[in-house]
Amino acid sequence: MHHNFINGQWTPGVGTRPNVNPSDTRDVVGEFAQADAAQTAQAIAAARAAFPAWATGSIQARADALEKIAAELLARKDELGNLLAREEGKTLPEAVGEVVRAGMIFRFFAGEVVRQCGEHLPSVRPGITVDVTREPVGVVGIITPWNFPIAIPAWKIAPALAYGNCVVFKPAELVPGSAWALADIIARSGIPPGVFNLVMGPGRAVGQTLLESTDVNAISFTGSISTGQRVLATAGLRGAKVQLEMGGKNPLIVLADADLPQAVEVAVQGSYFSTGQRCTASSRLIVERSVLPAFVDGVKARLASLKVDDARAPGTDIGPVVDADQLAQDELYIALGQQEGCELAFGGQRVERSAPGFYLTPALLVGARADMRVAREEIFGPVACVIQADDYEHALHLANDSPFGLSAGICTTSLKHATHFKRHMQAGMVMVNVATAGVDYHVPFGGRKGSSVGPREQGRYAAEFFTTVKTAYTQS
Ligand SMILES: NC(=O)C1=CN([C@@H]2O[C@H](COP(=O)(O)OP(=O)(O)OC[C@H]3O[C@@H](n4cnc5c(N)ncnc54)[C@H](O)[C@@H]3O)[C@@H](O)[C@H]2O)C=CC1
Ligand SMILES: O=Cc1ccc(S(=O)(=O)O)cc1
Repeated sequence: MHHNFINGQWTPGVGTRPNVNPSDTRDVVGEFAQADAAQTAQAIAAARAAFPAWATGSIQARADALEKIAAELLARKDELGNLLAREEGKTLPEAVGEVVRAGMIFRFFAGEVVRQCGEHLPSVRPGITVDVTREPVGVVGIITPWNFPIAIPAWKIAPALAYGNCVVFKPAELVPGSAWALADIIARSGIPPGVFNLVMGPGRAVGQTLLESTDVNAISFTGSISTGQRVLATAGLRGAKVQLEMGGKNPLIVLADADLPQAVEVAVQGSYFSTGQRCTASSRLIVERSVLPAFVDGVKARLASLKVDDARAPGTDIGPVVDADQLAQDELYIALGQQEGCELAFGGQRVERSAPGFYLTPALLVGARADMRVAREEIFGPVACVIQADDYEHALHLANDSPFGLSAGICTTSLKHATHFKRHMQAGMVMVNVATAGVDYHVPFGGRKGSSVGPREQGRYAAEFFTTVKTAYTQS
């Protein structure tokens, strides 16, 4: 049994929930505690009580704790990667890579603890000086999705702790294993009781309590648009600081002058790897008319070479979809695309493997138009649609015609078009001849329009969310 971690104690929940392997639904990864609102309130109270000492305590102790967490994550990357692949369904190399990413994030923020700085300025008034410093926000509620079970928690928890905040962490119900393993490592890192708390359980009980509690000063959330809007309406309305990362409908433009084999690889990597379950996945392939047939043939040939199988089997390129609900959503959109007039040029079929799992072949919808639902709504599976463009200007217009603005890419050999695209694409992250998914851990991450609310995550920019600025005037 895997308990919650509250005020330094492993604490049984009010119920339990099994964690099921999507590659083999007969395999139960473990039983995990489920908290209710009252237990969540205990965790919030513990974080509140721990905050004053942690916020003002030794920064060397903080840096040491984060470095210890980083070192253990990196040392156990294969074991933890195996757990992650087993519970979420991304392939073993992808899962090990995600654990390494989590370790590097903790290492980065261990360094940031001792690199914090402020400003000392002259005042416009004689005899007065001004200091601008950053202080922690307080108690931070961290609510995470299932698609990056350890990296997303790491990139919220590490900066929260580094800048002196206390944390109540509520992971997604589908992937408690990686969250619990991370909590276990944090619990043994030397941080005081109450500074970090793990509360597993349903969004409507645990998550909602975090949103409503006036003892929670900030909420960092990644997940669906509907839940993100609820976070904003509830926590935002009561004045909590809110940071939301909510998906995308990321375009990849392929121009006639692109290196076509490279463009095919960039599209397939961005659209289908990690089973397409990435908020940065390329789900709109916007292709200039003259190269569209060759590009589609190239993508189909590459997809035909991919092995869809158990996430942990050697040679698997694409693991299963995360669960039955997500599989149903993917299939619904594939059928909808066909009803809207697209041709299903490849895949989109359930497949049987040696074990019962949620296996779907990567789907390519050709002949999409910008106004179709498959071209506007996030599907969150191994499904991409191809939209024809007349030229670069038309392609850019189509790419920007979206309620989202997270990541966007272009494949071109034209410096002129690449430069124009980087400036005029309305997205938080823009890529030239690089997949829309697959980002560094030390630079800002986030989007525009409906994709994101609040300051960027990651790198030094994380300080914007996890600290608050103070201006001090001193008469000498
Ligand atoms: N942008 C992204 O990275 C992600 C987007 N999604 C999208 O969301 C869809 C649904 O996936 P879900 O896992 O159901 O997403 P979700 O938004 O319901 O879940 C994300 C997190 O929010 C929590 N939550 C749910 N209801 C809550 C509430 N009332 N108050 C506070 N927290 C709450 C969940 O327990 C989970 O920890 C997917 O099909 C996909 O389209 C899902 C995962 C990640
Ligand atoms: O939110 C976490 C996250 C999102 C995207 C990626 S990547 O684009 O696949 O690198 C990694 C982590």
